[in-house]
Amino acid sequence: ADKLAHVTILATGGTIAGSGASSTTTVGYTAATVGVNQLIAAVPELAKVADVKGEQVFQIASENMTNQHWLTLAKRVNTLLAQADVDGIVITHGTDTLEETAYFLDLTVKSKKPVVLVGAMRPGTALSADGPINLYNAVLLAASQEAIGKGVLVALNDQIHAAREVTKTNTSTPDSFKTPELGMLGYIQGNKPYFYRASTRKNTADTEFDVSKLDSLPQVDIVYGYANVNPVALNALVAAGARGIIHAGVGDGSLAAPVKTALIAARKQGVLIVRSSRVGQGIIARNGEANDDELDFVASDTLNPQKARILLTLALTRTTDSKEIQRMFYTY
Ligand SMILES: NC(=O)CC[C@H](N)C(=O)O
Repeated sequence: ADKLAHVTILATGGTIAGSGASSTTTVGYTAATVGVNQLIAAVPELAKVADVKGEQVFQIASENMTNQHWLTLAKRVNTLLAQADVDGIVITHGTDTLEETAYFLDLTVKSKKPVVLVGAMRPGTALSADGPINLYNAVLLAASQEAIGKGVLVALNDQIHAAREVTKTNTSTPDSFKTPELGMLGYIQGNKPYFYRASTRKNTADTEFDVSKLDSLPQVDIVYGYANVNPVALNALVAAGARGIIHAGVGDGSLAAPVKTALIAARKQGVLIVRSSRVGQGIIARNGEANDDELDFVASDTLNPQKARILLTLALTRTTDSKEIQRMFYTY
């Protein structure tokens, strides 16, 4: 038989490591209670597809994920993937910010080896818990030749998604993770990954971002658009020292007049402004709903606000030139 691939599972918490009061508890359980060795022990089938090692990196619910956690995680992933005896990595993660961590790693991991993020929508104690099969599929994917060079992947519910494009679409059902507009990459079925497409955007070893020497990241925040909006939150974030603002605008990233005035003032103070949308699908066109050339704003292309926040954060570690940053939004 072929030698098994070496896969390290980095556990960070979430529902996949959660437990509830009874087998029918699917909401109101406690996330991040079960350790990595117990997660691995619960799926003896893992030993058939990879030589698995576990590491407990954090034990948190993913709503508590921070830039600091991301720096720690990215550095650990890069250290492990530089080792000849690590072929791939699986990261178990809460689902609430899983797409954000995936995209952060997609931009900062310096390796073509597979990195797969996985979570669960039901705690391990629930009837039809989805964690064990999701973990099995993720390890199988991370151990596969097919996953090499595909960028950071997200695997839940027998499906494979690209980090840049996947999003959580449902608060509680196991089919929550989707890539609605650009399409998922493939399936895992019958102990095999099947890929049908790949993201065309640069990732991992092909990006210009390097966090290896960074101990902190620039502050970037999001302001939400809605009818009757006022600029109070935006102004408070700028006053608190935000170096970048993502505007999660209504529709095609349009700007309500009082917010537009405040964004222009923030830009004049040096704050980078990215126009994104709360809609969740479609392109935010440069010079569409606002004249970005004139205002010196950046358009988010198809990135949702939480992913635009990650790209702007990393962009600000390289440059404050808005044209350079716009180029990055069309590259990654
Ligand atoms: N399904 C989940 O993983 C959600 C649990 C928790 N809120 C988290 O994101 O970690």
